[in-house]
Amino acid sequence: MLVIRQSFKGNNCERVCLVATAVVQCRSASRLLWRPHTAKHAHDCSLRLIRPSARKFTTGCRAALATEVQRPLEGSDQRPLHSRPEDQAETSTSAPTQGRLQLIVGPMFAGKTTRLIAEIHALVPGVRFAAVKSDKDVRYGTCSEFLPNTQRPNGSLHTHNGHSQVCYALPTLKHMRQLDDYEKLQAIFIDEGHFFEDLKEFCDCAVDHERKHVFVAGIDSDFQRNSIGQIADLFPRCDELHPLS
Ligand SMILES: Nc1ncnc2c1ncn2[C@@H]1O[C@H](COP(=O)(O)OP(=O)(O)O)[C@@H](O)[C@H]1O
Ligand SMILES: Cc1cn([C@H]2C[C@H](O)[C@@H](COP(=O)(O)O)O2)c(=O)[nH]c1=O
Repeated sequence: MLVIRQSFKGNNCERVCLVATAVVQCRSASRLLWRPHTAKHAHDCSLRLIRPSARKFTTGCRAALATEVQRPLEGSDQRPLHSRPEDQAETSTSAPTQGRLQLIVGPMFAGKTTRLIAEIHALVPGVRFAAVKSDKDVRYGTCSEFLPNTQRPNGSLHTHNGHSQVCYALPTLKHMRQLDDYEKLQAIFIDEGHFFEDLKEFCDCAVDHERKHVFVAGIDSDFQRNSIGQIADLFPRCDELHPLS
């Protein structure tokens, strides 16, 4: 087990902002963090990043580290996050006390949409949520235009092995705010996040100001191994990173 702690100075005070716990069998943990699917030994490792951000710094860092040290780390933990006792407090039907950003990244066919749908199924009953994907992704049929007057979901998340979940298919994430019950939403599940030009701005607002629990799934690089969309901008912002390969 490798525990990495990094501290750096914020504007006013020093914060320990990054705690990464990793089971690694290769030399470069940072390489694995950002490009798990291109790492030579990606299949031999599981890695979980916890970033207790400024939002919950005081207790978050110590609690996260304690939780992580107690958590069995062997293999890759594919349990949906909501089924983990330590995350239950975040998913009660009452309004969450703080926002949370969880990022699921990996190449195509890695299981990102499958994981996103599993997280939705694992929600505590009664939690108000919405799923959204980019309307640019028309591989499994075209989506009809979202009509704010009907408020009906106009698309679906599709996995490559045939599972689906009703969702909104939108050109930008700010369209989410046209939903009548947007303010009441506690959790938002975003698929194909790399296609949204307002991904970073939306997540900052939804998590930090509106205290929502946001999941984002997307590819972190294009076929030429260049960064794509704003997924990479979410790495330093996310509370949990789930790299798939
Ligand atoms: N070439 C393929 N054709 C069809 N299904 C595939 C293929 N490769 C993987 N799968 C299946 O698709 C699942 C992953 O699909 P999905 O969750 O949609 O991945 P992602 O969202 O990362 O592209 C895998 O668990 C596997 O069962
Ligand atoms: C690698 C790569 C992918 N895309 C597009 C193709 C698909 O619409 C999505 C990936 O979807 P998946 O759920 O991960 O299968 O991204 C692209 O536009 N450019 C690329 O280089």
